[in-house]
Amino acid sequence: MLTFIGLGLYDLDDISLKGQNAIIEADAVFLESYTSILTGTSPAELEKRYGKPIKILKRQDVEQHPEPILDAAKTGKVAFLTGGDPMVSTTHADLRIRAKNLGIETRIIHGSSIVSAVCGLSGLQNYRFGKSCSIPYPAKNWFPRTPLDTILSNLIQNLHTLVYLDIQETAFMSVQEGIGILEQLITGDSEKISLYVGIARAGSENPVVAAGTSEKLKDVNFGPPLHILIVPATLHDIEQEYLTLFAGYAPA
Ligand SMILES: C[S@@+](CC[C@H](N)C(=O)[O-])C[C@H]1O[C@@H](n2cnc3c(N)ncnc32)[C@H](O)[C@@H]1O
Repeated sequence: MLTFIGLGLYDLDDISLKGQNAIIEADAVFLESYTSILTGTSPAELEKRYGKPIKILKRQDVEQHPEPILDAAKTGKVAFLTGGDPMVSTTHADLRIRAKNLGIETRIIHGSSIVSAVCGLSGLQNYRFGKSCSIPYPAKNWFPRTPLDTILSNLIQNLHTLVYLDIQETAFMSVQEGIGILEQLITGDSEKISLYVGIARAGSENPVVAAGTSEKLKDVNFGPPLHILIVPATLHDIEQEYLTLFAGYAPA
């Protein structure tokens, strides 16, 4: 049995009781560490809480060489842990398909996800979001325009855009870095972005939520990771009031 378990957003206590019990009952536990992480805890604390070893997986361990996970699930109970919800903005559908094709039983225990958390923190309505995008750290000769194109296409349709910020082994992109990259991609007035919402540490006791122009958000101290960005479309009245009250938005 292969059980996909969402750990939720921030620390050890975000997991559901069902998820907790599945880890307690598991013969082997794997933690996927590249699509999201819980910055309010650590793998060592997870091991301590459950009193069992947890094998940390990189992207290639899941996408290219998942055999150890699948072999363990053929004969025993395997818990596959992911930050957030295991099937939201991840590629783990592929692992579930592989397991099914091998005759391995699977199930999903859902977790709170950044995708729904941003709606509560910003007040932006979930049904008004268009396609989401990610900003990767630029590399030598690689500075993709895709995130800006997605945002502009959503704005034309009057839809909000959720912008995931890159996570690397030792670097977590900040709201300011993300905005800086988008502003470098903008080539003229027609591409200008007038409003951003930055969110830090959703799920923690002290998330930071701030709305404003790129200039205004430069001066906001968002604090430690993880961070995420939203580019809102035209605001509905309630959305505007919510951002004013909870994100320091000052309409022009
Ligand atoms: C690729 S998504 C994976 C989403 C995850 N499966 C979920 O359901 O929450 C990860 C990105 O979402 C954002 N993110 C995830 N958790 C966050 C949190 N607690 N606070 C702020 N941003 C977060 C970061 O930008 C991070 O790079």
